[in-house]
Amino acid sequence: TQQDQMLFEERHLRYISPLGKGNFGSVELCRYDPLGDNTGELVAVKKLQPNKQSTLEDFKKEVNTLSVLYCEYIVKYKGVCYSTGRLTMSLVMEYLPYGSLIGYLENNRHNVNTRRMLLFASQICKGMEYLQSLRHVHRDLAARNILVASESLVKIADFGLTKVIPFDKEYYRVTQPGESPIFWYAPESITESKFSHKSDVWSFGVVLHELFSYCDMNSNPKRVYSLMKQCWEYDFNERPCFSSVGNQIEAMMQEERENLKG
Ligand SMILES: CC(C)(Nc1nc(-c2c[nH]c3ncc(Cl)cc23)ncc1F)C(=O)NCC(F)(F)F
Repeated sequence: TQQDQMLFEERHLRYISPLGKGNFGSVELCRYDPLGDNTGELVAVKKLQPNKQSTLEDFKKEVNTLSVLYCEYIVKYKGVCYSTGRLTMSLVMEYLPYGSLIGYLENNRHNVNTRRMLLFASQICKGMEYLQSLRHVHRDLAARNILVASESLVKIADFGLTKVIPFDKEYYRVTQPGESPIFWYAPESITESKFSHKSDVWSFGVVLHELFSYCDMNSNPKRVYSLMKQCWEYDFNERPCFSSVGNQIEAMMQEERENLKG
């Protein structure tokens, strides 16, 4: 809804600490504190770092992309902050205290179990189904780009590379190949710079592997590995769509619940 897209005044945005470097910019933890009494809310502020690849135009596209995404499994956009003199702008997002999924997996092994991993996988899949419904291709789906909102909720973030597929095509061909590590890239993205919902499905398979590589393999449904292999079909037409992936994950969650009942 229009009214909750706020304009943040730079003078009230108090820098606290760095969060990390993403596509096209660095993200900082700040407190938006207009009353000046430290009661303001914590926010994640992505500052544009104009360099050879990224321009203000790219950044505005990222802001526009994120500002119209309303999904509980996608990091919330809160607004923008124009610097004095409007030379640059910052993207203000909700701050999720548990941090990135990859960090969470590494630091919370005791909390990592099949049931929770299947829940996270189903949430990421729902977020991707939402993106697909808007013809958006994320292009950088990886555990490092997923945020943990709580012990039972994860959200997709970092939409710096997201593209919208034209209505008359099934894929988006990128002109300037990005710098993303190719380990998450589908073959056609590497060989032909082609990105589609099916290349996002390939990357989702890699995220499944990231999620389940922290679990003890013997307790995992064998079907998880079978689902990964479906996502890694060389021919993108052979790969399942996100709704089919979602159904298979729901089935595994049901199986897991029955197993727990004994
Ligand atoms: C570049 C940045 C900052 N990296 C990190 N963010 C956060 C982090 C922790 N809490 C956050 N709340 C909101 C946001 Cl946008 C990021 C964080 N924590 C660790 C990071 F390395 C990021 O944006 N990563 C993509 C994401 F993880 F968000 F998918």
